[in-house]
Amino acid sequence: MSEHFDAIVIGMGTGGEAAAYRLLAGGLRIAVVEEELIGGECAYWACIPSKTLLRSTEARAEAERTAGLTRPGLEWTTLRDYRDFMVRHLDDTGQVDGLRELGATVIKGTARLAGPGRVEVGGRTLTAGDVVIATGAAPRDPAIAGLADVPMWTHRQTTTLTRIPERVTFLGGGATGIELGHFLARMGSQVTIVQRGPRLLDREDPALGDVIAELVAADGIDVRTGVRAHTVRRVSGRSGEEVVVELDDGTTVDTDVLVNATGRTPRTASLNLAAVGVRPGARGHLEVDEHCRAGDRLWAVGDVTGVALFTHVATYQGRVVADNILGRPRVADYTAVPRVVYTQPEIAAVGLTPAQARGRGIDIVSATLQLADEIARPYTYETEPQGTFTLIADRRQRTLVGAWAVAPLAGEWINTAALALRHHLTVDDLADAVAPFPSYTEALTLAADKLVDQLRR
Ligand SMILES: Cc1cc2nc3c(=O)[nH]c(=O)nc-3n(C[C@H](O)[C@H](O)[C@H](O)COP(=O)(O)OP(=O)(O)OC[C@H]3O[C@@H](n4cnc5c(N)ncnc54)[C@H](O)[C@@H]3O)c2cc1C
Ligand SMILES: NC(=O)c1ccc[n+]([C@@H]2O[C@H](COP(=O)([O-])OP(=O)(O)OC[C@H]3O[C@@H](n4cnc5c(N)ncnc54)[C@H](O)[C@@H]3O)[C@@H](O)[C@H]2O)c1
Repeated sequence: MSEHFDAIVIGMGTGGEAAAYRLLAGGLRIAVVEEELIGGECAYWACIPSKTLLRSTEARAEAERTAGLTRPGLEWTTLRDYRDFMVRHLDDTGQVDGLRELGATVIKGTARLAGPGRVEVGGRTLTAGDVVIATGAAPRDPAIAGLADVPMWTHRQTTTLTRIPERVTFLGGGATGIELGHFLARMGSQVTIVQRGPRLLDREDPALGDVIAELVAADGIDVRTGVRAHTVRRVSGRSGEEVVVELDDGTTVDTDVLVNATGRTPRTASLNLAAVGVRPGARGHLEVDEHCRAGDRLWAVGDVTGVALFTHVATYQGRVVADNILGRPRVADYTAVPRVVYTQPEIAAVGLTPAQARGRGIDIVSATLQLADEIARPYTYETEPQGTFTLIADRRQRTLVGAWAVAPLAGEWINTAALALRHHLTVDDLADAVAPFPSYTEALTLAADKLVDQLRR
């Protein structure tokens, strides 16, 4: 016998949760299915533990750059316990109870599609008007010889670590490798990042890559760019078992811990998509339209859509889908989604890179500020001020095209640029804004002012 609901949500990470809570608030009868923990990757193994760990190393280094302060101690065991508290000791009882109190049917298990509006899980058959797929993404297989014989961590073992390893090597120099490498280097590990691409964070502006290279070099991280690991093997070393990573430039890296940070693949294998006549796209993702619709009354949100692998995008799509199901038609607009890497200082970007803009035929104009030379906040903030900000605009339209910053709190104040970009404000609008003094936000007004000047010439 089947159980009927208004909607079923498969996967209860950030995207699934956002959809589920909104559907419940809209008065629908829903079932949610989760095979691990309600809250998903972000809450237990990704954003939350990584940002919690990074904050302590950031605050310690900030003290060293603040007049009159000296380097505070950092007790690993206390930080570790706080991290465990922040990830709820990998226990989702509170989330399960909370959802049940709101009226949701919560089922733990792996969901499988059995036809349109039909889902099977643990011997139960559920039916619903609408089905939302929010199954996230899993670490990509880096396809390196010898991997089966070598212990390899993912971000999960790294963010839940209990002991700081002596030597750690990350395969992949994206946000995961940079953030976790930055943390471990500051905790005393000898860190190597092996990056196949030409530079770290290689989807961003090359100029930003140069600033990041300096930042990680200051941490003593050994960065190998433009190389691929082709073989790994386990050997007996000075401190017991160790791993040797062979790179295609002929060099090797000896390490105690190897971490796969080579990217993530949408998780669809367990879903039996064929039952609803849907085939994953070329990157293994679930293709969605502008309403986040993947089929007839079938919806998808979050990493599984491959749109942009961020928690804020998963949340946004979850809300869009819930509104559509609730009969409030809504289109997803991904203009100006901020991208932040939580190093110290933070790396933040929004909109297009100059190359992407030119690729779209946009004639661009840009202004770059070394913040300490231009605004007051950096010197009041730290004794060795740092920070770079670039604003890119469309010469003809005078609207913003993109922005990036490597500066304290950049993840906060980049959002002003994001809002301006999303709502098509012109450089004249931004130059006319009144920013608080002293603040990093002033950089926006100043950069816009410089662009207005350039456009006059
Ligand atoms: C180290 C790291 C740090 C990150 N930091 C940030 C950050 O600071 N800010 C940011 O915006 N993003 C960050 N991200 C990205 C962010 O974690 C993801 O974008 C986000 O978690 C995606 O949410 P989701 O709901 O799509 O998927 P998930 O959180 O992966 O949830 C999917 C859920 O579906 C379940 N599931 C899968 N298949 C089935 C099935 N068949 N049946 C039942 N359940 C199923 C899974 O168990 C999982 O709980 C980080 C990622 C990593 C790896
Ligand atoms: N602060 C944040 O918002 C945050 C933090 C971490 C991760 N994330 C998100 O999670 C997703 C996954 O991040 P990620 O950093 O794991 O992946 P990624 O895809 O962003 O970066 C992986 C990097 O690994 C490199 N690579 C791939 N195969 C390789 C190989 N065999 N050897 C060496 N290098 C190789 C690629 O060139 C790429 O630059 C991203 O979309 C990211 O935005 C976000």
